[in-house]
Amino acid sequence: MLVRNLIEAIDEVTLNLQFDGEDIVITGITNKSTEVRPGYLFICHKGSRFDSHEIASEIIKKGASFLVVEHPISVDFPHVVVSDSRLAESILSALYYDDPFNKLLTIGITGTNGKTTAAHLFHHVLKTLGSNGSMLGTIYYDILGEQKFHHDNTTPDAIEILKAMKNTVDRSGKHFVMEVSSHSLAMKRVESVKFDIAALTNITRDHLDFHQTFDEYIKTKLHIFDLLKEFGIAVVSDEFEHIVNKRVKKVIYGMSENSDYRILSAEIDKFGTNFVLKSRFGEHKCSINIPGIHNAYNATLVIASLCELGYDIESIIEAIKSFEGVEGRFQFIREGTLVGIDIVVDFAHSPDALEKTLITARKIASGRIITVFGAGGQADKGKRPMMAEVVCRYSDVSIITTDDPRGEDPEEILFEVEKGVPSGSPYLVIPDRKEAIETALTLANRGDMVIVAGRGHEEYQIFSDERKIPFKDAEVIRKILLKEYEKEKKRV
Ligand SMILES: CC(=O)N[C@H]1[C@@H](OP(=O)(O)OP(=O)(O)OC[C@H]2O[C@@H](n3ccc(=O)[nH]c3=O)[C@H](O)[C@@H]2O)O[C@H](CO)[C@@H](O)[C@@H]1O[C@H](C)C(=O)N[C@@H](C)C(=O)N[C@H](CCC(=O)O)C(=O)O
Ligand SMILES: Nc1ncnc2c1ncn2[C@@H]1O[C@H](COP(=O)(O)OP(=O)(O)OP(=O)(O)O)[C@@H](O)[C@H]1O
Repeated sequence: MLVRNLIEAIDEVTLNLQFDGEDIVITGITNKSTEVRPGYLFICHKGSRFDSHEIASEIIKKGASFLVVEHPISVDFPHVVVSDSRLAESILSALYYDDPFNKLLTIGITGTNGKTTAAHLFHHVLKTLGSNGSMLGTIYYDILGEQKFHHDNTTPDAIEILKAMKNTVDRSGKHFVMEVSSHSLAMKRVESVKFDIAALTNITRDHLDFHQTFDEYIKTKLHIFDLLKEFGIAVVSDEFEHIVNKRVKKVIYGMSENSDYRILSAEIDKFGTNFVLKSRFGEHKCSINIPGIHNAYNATLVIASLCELGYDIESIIEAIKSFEGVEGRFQFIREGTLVGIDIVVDFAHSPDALEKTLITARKIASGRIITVFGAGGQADKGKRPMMAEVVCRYSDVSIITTDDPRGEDPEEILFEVEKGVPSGSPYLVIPDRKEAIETALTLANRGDMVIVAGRGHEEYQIFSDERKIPFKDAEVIRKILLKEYEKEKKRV
């Protein structure tokens, strides 16, 4: 592709063009110095940790053909100065990869909680119904089932998104499901993508470190509906329907009367959630193998979306039955049966997610509930006491421990969480996470339920950029249990 054609596309953000119009052929596009190859167009960003304008000479030495920058550079080299290099990146990647979203069924899921669960379920159902495609999300990216890998971002930058879409198109993929984080909407990572379905699960307290105010957070999330294709559909959970005033085709799901896809009744047990769904297709019995009314919502989001796209409701419901759940989302640790305790690992790390998880636990636990939880560092400090309040409201014993301090003083985080404990609530503060889990398992009697919240599938505890410690809740629990189990066997 010629630089000339790419520059034309970013006219709206162009401030100054240093380019004599010669025919420069671009062989690739990147914003990472490690990826630059001869002939590449390089986009400079002033980021949170690094400003790649400062390494412009190094990029040129590596063979880049053209630079997109946000402020003038001191080297004499073809470049364009733009007002917003992240927006420019979005526009350029869509053009470079030939708008691949137009050749795919594209699903974008946003919301504070439930994105990962809904995205995995969506991908599963589409595959079960015979579609081949890709999915990008917090736990892993799955490109046509051929490449599965973890990425640091739930939603990556525009270049990576568009490249993954193009890859999917080139290998005859049909669908592309992606979680759309509020950070990605704010940072224009998805700005050039067009969706067939844009779904909103919910918007509750989180990420205010990044968005500053709740209003700004809502506004950012709702931007997903500006990214719909001409006949695209907004699929919105009933509680949040009133905030979506955009002029889009809107389909509502939930438990309230005004829902197009209405959950009439739901029953929860350890094995999952059974519910009756009423829609213009009649009443249908549905089930999903993860406990929780919130998971009936996640399932209904998928059913509503696919029905609106023309899929047969009964086939969708059947396909959901074979979904095995998502790692770290109300995941029972099987070895708990060895000691007669129900042990659940859950990713809940916001007040609403904790509430949903603990309400579910209350419904299915036969004994007491002991909850181990903590709050992450360098993230929304205001939610810390709120998390403690919710946990204490639903738990018989709450144990506050360390999550990912990410450079913050762990003791300080524990202190801020502890401020939310209502007076009279039984709780402990145990900074070491393994010790906290061990204590919960020791306190638990047969029939009790232990919830280990906050980290779900995560494999490392991040103390700082330099200090990451392997720590996976499920594995730690198993190791503790097996030791206990062996001891118990010796005693008998
Ligand atoms: C604060 C933030 O969002 N940062 C994101 C941002 O990085 P940045 O631009 O600030 O990166 P930087 O390290 O300062 O580097 C600036 C530029 O220099 C380039 N660079 C840098 C170093 C170098 O040696 N060479 C080089 O070329 C970088 O490629 C980049 O273009 O853009 C990067 C590419 O898109 C992201 O990977 C990165 O996400 C970081 C890892 C992150 O943790 N982000 C979080 C806040 C986030 O986005 N989270 C949401 C999910 C939230 C949730 O639901 O929990 C997500 O979607 O992941
Ligand atoms: N629809 C929902 N409404 C409220 N809470 C939910 C919902 N679905 C899941 N949860 C809770 O949120 C936790 C995280 O779920 P999930 O990973 O699906 O959400 P997410 O939006 O991807 O989260 P994150 O943005 O933190 O990665 C679950 O473990 C559960 O506690």
